[in-house]
Amino acid sequence: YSLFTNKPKWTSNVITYRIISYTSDLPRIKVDEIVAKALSLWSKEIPLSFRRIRFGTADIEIGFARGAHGDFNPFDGPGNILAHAFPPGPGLGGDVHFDKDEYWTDGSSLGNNFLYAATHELGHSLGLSHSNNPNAVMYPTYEIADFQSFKLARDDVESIQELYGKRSD
Ligand SMILES: CC(C)C[C@H](CS(C)(=N)=N)C(=O)N[C@H]1Cc2cn(c3ccccc23)CCCCCCNC1=O
Ligand SMILES: [Ca+2]
Ligand SMILES: [Zn+2]
Ligand SMILES: [Zn+2]
Repeated sequence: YSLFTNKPKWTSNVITYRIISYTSDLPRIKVDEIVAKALSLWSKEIPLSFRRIRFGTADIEIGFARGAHGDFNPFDGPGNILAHAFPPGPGLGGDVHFDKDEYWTDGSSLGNNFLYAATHELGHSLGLSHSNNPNAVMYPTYEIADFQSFKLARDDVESIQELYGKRSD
């Protein structure tokens, strides 16, 4: 695995997140659930917890956008780049953007598995960069073997714990 050069990480142990916009591919409640699930996959390994806020500025702001959307990484239409996220920091730091031009699914059908992508992106939001282990969620390309029971690879757990330490309880 690999971390960002200056190893940016969140310093507080409660991180707020807010879902700003949604996709028409999935019900809102499903997007909320999947984001919470992706966060829990990471937080169960480290002494960090997440709190959802519905208004105001959150540390991690999550949304869907297509094409140019206000940061220097315009999306590219269907396929290719599926999403991007910023390493921990103020403002855009930690934010996650999903390409609205993708077809997002909850694992019940083909298309891009939203839980997998959310877990990958939130890994970036926490300070992880890419792994060269094809089984790792932090592998650069979207290659999910099994929709139903995908989980963090040991490589992912090692990298996040290297950054934040192990969860003690
Ligand atoms: C891991 C994701 C959830 C997030 C990453 C983006 S990021 C910033 N968060 N690391 C992603 O979108 N990776 C591309 C990488 C990629 C694969 N190809 C590409 C063709 C063109 C451009 C990019 C790609 C080959 C064709 C397949 C295109 C569909 C799948 N796309 C990918 O796997
Ligand atoms: Ca795209
Ligand atoms: Zn963006
Ligand atoms: Zn990535």
